Amino acid sequence: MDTIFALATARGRAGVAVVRVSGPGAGTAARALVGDLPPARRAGLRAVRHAGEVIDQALVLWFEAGASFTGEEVVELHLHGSMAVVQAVLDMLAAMPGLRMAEPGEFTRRALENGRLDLAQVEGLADLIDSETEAQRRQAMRVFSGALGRKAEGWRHDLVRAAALLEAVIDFADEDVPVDVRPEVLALVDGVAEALAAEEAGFGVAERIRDGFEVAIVGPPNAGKSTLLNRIAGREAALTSDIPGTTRDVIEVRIDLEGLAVTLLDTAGLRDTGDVIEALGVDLARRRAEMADMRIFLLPEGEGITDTVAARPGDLHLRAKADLSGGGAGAVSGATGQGVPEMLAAIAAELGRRAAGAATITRARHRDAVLAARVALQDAAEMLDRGVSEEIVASELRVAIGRLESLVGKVDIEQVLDEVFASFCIGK
Ligand SMILES: Nc1nc2c(ncn2[C@@H]2O[C@H](COP(=O)(O)OP(=O)(O)OP(=O)(O)O)[C@@H](O)[C@H]2O)c(=O)[nH]1
Ligand SMILES: [K+]
Ligand SMILES: [Mg+2]
Repeated sequence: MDTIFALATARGRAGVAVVRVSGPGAGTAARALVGDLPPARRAGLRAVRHAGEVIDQALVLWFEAGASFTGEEVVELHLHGSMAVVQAVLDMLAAMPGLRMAEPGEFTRRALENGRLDLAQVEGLADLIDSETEAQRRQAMRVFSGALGRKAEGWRHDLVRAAALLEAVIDFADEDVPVDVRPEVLALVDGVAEALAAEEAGFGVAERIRDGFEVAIVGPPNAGKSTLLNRIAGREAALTSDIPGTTRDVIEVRIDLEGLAVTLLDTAGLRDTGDVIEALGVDLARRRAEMADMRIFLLPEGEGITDTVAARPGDLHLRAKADLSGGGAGAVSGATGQGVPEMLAAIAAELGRRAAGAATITRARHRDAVLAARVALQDAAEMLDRGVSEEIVASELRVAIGRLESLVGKVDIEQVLDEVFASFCIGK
C-alpha cells in the first residue's frame, strides 16, 4: 500500500495550511522532516528541516493505524499557509521512496475501504464540504453522521428476520411445523415497505435542499419582474427597460433564503407576440415556470394576462408596483423595495414547510436502491398472499436486502465508487 500525501486545505495564502500524509510510511516520512513525533493525538510544535535548513515551524499531529480518519497511520503537518512553504514540504515528501501525491478523494476512499465510513457517510461528507446554506449543512451532517446507515441497518434487520422465519419452515419441511410464520413475515415486510415508501415520498424535497429550490417570477411584460429580481439580488442581474418584451432568456440568481438554497428565475413577460425571438422566450418562460418548485405571479393593478401559466398550491400572487398603487398586503415594488421582505418571508415559509418533510435519502442513487427494494418487497408480499413457496419468497427478500445494503456500500461497491469520488478534490 502506497503512502499518500496532499495539501488538505485550500490552495493559496492563508494563516495555516495542512498537509496530510496517510499510509504505512507516514510516521517515517514525518520523522524525516521534523525529527521526533509528539505522542499520538497530541499536537507538538516542531521545526521542519530540509538539508539542515529550517523551512517552517509546524504543529504536528500523529495518529496511529486504526485510530485515524483513513484507518492508516496518519500525520498532519499544520504549516504556515505560504505557497513556498507548502511547495517545499510537498517536494520533500514526493522525493521520499514509497510516497506519492494522493488522487482526488483518496483519503476518504481509504477511510471507506478500511471501514471507518460507510458509502452513505462518504456521500454525506462530500455534501458537507460542498454545503453553502444552513439546511444543506444540516442535511449533509445527518447523512455523514450515519443516519441513513442506521435506518438501512434497521430495515435489513427486519428483513433478515423475515427471511430466517421462512427458511426455518424450509429446513423443517419434513417435520410438522405447527406455527404459521406467514403473518409475522408479512407484518415485517409491510413495515419496511411502508418506511421505504415514506423515504421515496420525501426524496424530492431532500434533493431540493441539496441542489436548491427553483422559484420563478412570472407575469405580463413590464410588470417589473426583472426590477424585482435585481432588488433581491442586490445587483443588475437582468436588463430592465420600459419596453415590454425586454427579457427573453431565463435569468437565474442564487440566494440563501433563511438557510435554504433558492434559485430565483426571472422570465420573459407572458403574452402573444409576433416577434419570433420574444415568442421563443415566452415558450421558455412557460416551461421553466411550470417545472419550478414555486411561482410568484406578479400582476400590475387592473391588468390581466393573456397567456398564463397554471398556478399550484403554495404559489404567490402579488400586485406589482406597490409604490404606484398605494401598497398594502400582497403588493410589492422592485423599484422601492416595499413588500420585498414580506414576499421573501412568504417564500421562505412555504419552502420551509416543504423542507420539513425531507427524507433521509438525498441522492438518485439512494432513491433507486430504495425503490428497487420496495418493489421486491411488494412482490414478496403478493407471493405470500398467493401461497408461493417459502424458498421463492425468501429469495425475493434477499433481493431487497441486497438493494438496501448497497445504500451503505456493502455490495455493488465498485460500480458506485468512481461516481461518488468523481466529485471529491485532492486532499479529501
Ligand atoms: N413605479 C415603479 N416602476 C417600476 C417598478 N418595477 C419596475 N418598474 C418600471 O417598469 C418598467 C418595466 O420594468 P422591468 O423590470 O423591465 O419589467 P419586466 O416585467 O421585467 O418586463 P419584461 O422583461 O419586458 O417582461 C421599467 O420602466 C421599470 O423602471 C416598480 O416597482 N415601481
Ligand atoms: K420591460
Ligand atoms: Mg424583464
